[in-house]
Amino acid sequence: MAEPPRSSFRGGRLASRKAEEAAWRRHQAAAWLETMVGSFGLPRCPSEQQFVAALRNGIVLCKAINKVQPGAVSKVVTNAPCDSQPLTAFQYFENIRNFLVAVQDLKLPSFEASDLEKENLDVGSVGKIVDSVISLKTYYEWKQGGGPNGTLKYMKSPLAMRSSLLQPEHAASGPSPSQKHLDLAEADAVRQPSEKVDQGLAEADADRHPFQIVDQEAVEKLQKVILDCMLSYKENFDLNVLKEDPVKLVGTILASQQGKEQRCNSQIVDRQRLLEEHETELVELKKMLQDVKVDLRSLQTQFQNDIIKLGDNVQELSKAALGYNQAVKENRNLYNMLQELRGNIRVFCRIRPLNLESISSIEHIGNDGSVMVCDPSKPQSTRKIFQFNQVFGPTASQDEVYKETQPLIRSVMDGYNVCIFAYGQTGSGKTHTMCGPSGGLPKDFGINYLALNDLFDISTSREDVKYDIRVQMVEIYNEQVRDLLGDDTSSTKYPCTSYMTSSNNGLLNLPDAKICPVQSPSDVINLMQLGEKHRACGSTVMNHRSSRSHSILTVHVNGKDVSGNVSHSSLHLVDLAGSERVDRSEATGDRLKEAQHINKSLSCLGDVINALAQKNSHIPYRNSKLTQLLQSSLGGNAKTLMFAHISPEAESYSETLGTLKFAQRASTVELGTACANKESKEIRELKEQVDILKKALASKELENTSLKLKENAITSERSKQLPDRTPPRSRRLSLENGSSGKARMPDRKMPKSPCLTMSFTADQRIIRDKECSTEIASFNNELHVKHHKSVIQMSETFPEDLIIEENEKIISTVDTVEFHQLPVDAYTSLYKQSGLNTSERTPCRSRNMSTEGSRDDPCTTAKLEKVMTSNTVKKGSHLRKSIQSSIGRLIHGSERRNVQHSVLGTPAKTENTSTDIASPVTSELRLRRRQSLTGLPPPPSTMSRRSSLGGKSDISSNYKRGPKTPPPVNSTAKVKRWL
Ligand SMILES: Nc1ncnc2c1ncn2[C@@H]1O[C@H](COP(=O)(O)OP(=O)(O)OP(=O)(O)O)[C@@H](O)[C@H]1O
Repeated sequence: MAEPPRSSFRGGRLASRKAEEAAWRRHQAAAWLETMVGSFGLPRCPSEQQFVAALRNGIVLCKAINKVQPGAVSKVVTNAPCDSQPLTAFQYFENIRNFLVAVQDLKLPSFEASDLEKENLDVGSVGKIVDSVISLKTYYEWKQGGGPNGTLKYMKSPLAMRSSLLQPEHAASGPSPSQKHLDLAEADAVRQPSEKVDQGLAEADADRHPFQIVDQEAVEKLQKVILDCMLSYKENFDLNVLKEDPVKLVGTILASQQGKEQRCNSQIVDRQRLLEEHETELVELKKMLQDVKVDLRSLQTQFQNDIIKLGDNVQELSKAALGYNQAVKENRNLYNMLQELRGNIRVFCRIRPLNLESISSIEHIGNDGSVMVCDPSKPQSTRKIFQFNQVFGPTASQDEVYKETQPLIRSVMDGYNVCIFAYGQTGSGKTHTMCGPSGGLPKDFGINYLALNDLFDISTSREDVKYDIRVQMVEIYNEQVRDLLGDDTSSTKYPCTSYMTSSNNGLLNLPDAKICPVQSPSDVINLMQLGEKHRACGSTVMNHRSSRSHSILTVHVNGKDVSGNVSHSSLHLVDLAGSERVDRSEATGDRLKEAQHINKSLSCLGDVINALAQKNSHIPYRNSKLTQLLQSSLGGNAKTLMFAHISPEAESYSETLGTLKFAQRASTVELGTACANKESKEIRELKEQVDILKKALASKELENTSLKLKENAITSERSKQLPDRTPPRSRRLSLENGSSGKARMPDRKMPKSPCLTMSFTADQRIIRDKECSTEIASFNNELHVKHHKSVIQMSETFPEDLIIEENEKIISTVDTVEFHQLPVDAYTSLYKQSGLNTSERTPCRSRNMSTEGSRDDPCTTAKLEKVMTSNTVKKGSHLRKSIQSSIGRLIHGSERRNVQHSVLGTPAKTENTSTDIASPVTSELRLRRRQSLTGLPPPPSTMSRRSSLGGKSDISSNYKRGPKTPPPVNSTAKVKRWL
């Protein structure tokens, strides 16, 4: 839309101002007329039509001029009365004519009579009427003000003048009479200003009438111009100034007015030019605006497209993120499964809240179980990242921690053995995690309570299984195992008189420690409180309530379902004492001693973890009570979880690093797949039957062997009686030579299984008697094979020191015996099936074994010294061999000469064999035999063999010892060589 030109805007503005001015003047005129003649029906601000219509009959005008100049219009034609005929326009015209004459007589501005009759009024004609009325008013006021002595205030709108000047059409129509007067006055003023003014003034003074001056109109016009100026500047100007030096004043005013006009004109020209420039700019800007609008529209479209694309991308991203999360979750599950299968020690890391006014050494805790640490004292040092199964930050609640632990604990109810232990420096929150803060609210209870509570929940929810839950609580204080649930409430601690023993499932039992059945969580709380009360605690600089012992809460769970299946499992919840730097904890006296014991046992734990992580053949479990106790959990078939606790303070950075490294190593330890301790009813019944059968067989075999023993005695007597005779070549020897084709082993260096070899070397010498019947020789030969088998079987299951002891007694005639072993794989398979722990399964790399046979000692070529020579022992050895061989024959059904071969070829059978040999019957026989030999009373069933003989009972040592050197593999020749 094209804008109207600037000039027309200006013209419009002037027109509006002019209209305003005209309206104002009309108002002035109407108001004055009303004051002169009274109200004649005009509104306060009349329009031109209203104004003209009101004056058209001339009555008001005539009345007004009569008031100003009485008698100026002698006869005024007034309105006809209501009942008479209305007057004609002509009659009223009389009034107008009379008025105009009177006005002209007064030398006042007048107008044309036709101006009042026009239907289409123009500004100029109405203006003339208004001017005439206002000049009459001015005249009247002048008169009222004292005539020639008063101040003439002849007000006329300057706009009326200016507008008439500005309006070309008005100019074209020719100036009004008053305008003409003004022009003339101007001309005269230019020509002879001073003369005319002087003359005018003189005349005015002469007859006291201002309008009789010749150039009165010119002066008037000047006055108007001046007033116009005054009005335009909105100044109140005193007209008296004009009287002082009118010509000069007028000249000055005109000159300034002219200058102003010129300036105005030049300004107008400038502005017009500026306006044109602006208009051009505006056009350009409009064009630009159009362009910008177009651009904007295209941008909007593009933006919308981009937003749509962005939305699509975000959707895709969120899908991808979902997928990623899913993948991470699956990854984690798979990783956990892998760990489960490998039986890795799971490691959770928990960070204690930071103490106030300390800087944290923890830089980042990842959702993926990673934690980044940095030494705050050396900010430039490299950051270290550790990865665990889970990391709990300082804000993690007890419930959150337990939630992650719950699945492990729940598996206890399915027959798995579980061990959870809390590790970390002193004051890092181990007791907080395991027990909760002392006197804390139920929501702060630790894993111990939550676990038992959970176990009760499960036991109640499984209606088809009846569970029996029992609890034991002990502590290891200064390398002593002490019962925390003992009845004695005195401050004295309760050392367990016997040591830890092995239960059927391979876990440790503490038979002397009180075992308390629990029925409800409240029972558990009571027991825990009792245990906590008895536990050794003390205040240190690092922790005002520091645990000075390792506490072990063991929960035994026995379940039996409706169909008779049973499960046995244990849950060990271990709160270790915290490692501490003695210089930092400032421990002295008892505290120092405690700290030393704590640090030593933790260092032993570290050694064990290191050895396990490196898959060493030797695992030093026996170096401390703690590692003995945790042996089954660290090296057995249990599920094990370690909580590594760290304090985030900068001062504890070195301890934190130590703990994290230790935990990282522990997480690499593989324990093998955990297995549940479950037995179906059928298996249990079959086992019971086997036990009964074994007992029956054992008693029968006892009779047989005593008979054979007698027979042997007779044979040996005979051999003594025939010393000079060349001994016939025994069948055994011929067998040995025939089968192997090699030279016989030297007498003093017997190969393979020590017991059988030694005993039979002795027998070889004995039976060189020619009188010895072939039957006896064959019996002995048979006995050898059986015995050899039984030795293998023993080596699978019997505690090592028992075997050593037996062997020691058997070795009577041979000075030095070299032990050999089975090949690695056969050995491993045998031990795997026997249910012993990993460390025990690991075969010795050397072919020889020390006499101790302990796993703690290196497997080197060992030489056994001759220990006993008495006939009693020899007989014992025979008795033992025959018992074992008979049991073996009865269990396996038939005799097999190449027993080693079958053992190695069919490990499943070996397992059965091992089970049988480890049966209580065999043990009972051995005990009975020993009793008969030593005259000692049998030990209590709960005690280990060593303890019964006066030594320290230490079942773990039995388990930890390396297996006896097994016989050679798959070699009939070698078997025969022993004979
Ligand atoms: N996660 C935690 N949230 C709140 N407070 C905690 C947390 N862990 C530990 N604490 C507080 O820190 C202090 C020391 O904790 P705690 O006694 O459990 O340490 P500890 O490792 O068992 O020490 P010690 O080995 O000396 O027995 C306690 O006051 C405990 O309440």
